[in-house]
Amino acid sequence: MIDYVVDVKNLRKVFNNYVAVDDISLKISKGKIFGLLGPNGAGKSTTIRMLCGVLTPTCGEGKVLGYDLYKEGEKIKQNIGYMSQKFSLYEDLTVLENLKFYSNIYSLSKNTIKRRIEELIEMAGLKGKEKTITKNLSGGWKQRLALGCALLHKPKLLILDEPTAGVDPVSRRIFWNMIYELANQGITILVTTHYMDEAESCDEIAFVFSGKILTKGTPKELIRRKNSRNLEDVFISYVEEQMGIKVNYSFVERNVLSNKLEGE
Ligand SMILES: Nc1ncnc2c1ncn2[C@@H]1O[C@H](COP(=O)(O)OP(=O)(O)OP(=O)(O)O)[C@@H](O)[C@H]1O
Repeated sequence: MIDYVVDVKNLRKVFNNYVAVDDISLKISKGKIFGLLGPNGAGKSTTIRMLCGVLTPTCGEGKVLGYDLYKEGEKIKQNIGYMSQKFSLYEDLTVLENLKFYSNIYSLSKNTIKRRIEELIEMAGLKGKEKTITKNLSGGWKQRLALGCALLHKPKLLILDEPTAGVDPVSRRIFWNMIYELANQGITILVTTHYMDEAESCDEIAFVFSGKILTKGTPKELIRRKNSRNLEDVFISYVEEQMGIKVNYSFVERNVLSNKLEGE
């Protein structure tokens, strides 16, 4: 039995001379929804790529699902579910064909494939849409299909990189209800987001800025600690305090903070 599903310490990633991720440590327990929150370029995707076993850290150490980041990247890849903001679906295939295609990647038995596809079509509310060509689905349906594809092999850890970017508010709500249900079943979820309301829905969050984790905690704890009205104010307060810069307007959901700061 592993203590933490994600347990990494002092992860750093340097591209040429550019430090994209600087000294990130994370511990995530089973069945928790953990959010990485930060503006564009903060280092969220780079962190996630290291945790998925696809990018070797420059230094640091750690395990995901008990597998070593350096030596067992393949094992990590096989055992996690991953969904990116770009939904890697085949647009010209039908809903069912996409699910079949991804099942084959995980080398599941014929019977398991049949059962899992039925379960996931049900879960994603895609019943009746099996023969629809994927490009004809709306963003919300594509998102739910992509989630279904990421869950075919019953991963214990689901990693979602900005899964709701560009999806309408109703679909976002439906999607988050599915996330809660998966967490209730014991699946651990790591999600990156720009949206404060989504961050508030997480059990724990880490604020990421300029490659660093500024702070971590439950949304309630963080708001209490800074005696703030909301998470956005807490985030801004940490950026100002730790980075020594003045932030005097809202950035979230418009992704302007990083651009503005670069221009200052
Ligand atoms: N392969 C790479 N080579 C060089 N620089 C990179 C590479 N990948 C990422 N970076 C840089 O590292 C920084 C962090 O990028 P990353 O994609 O992790 O940020 P992010 O928080 O996920 O932002 P976004 O929300 O835009 O995806 C950025 O400045 C980016 O340009």
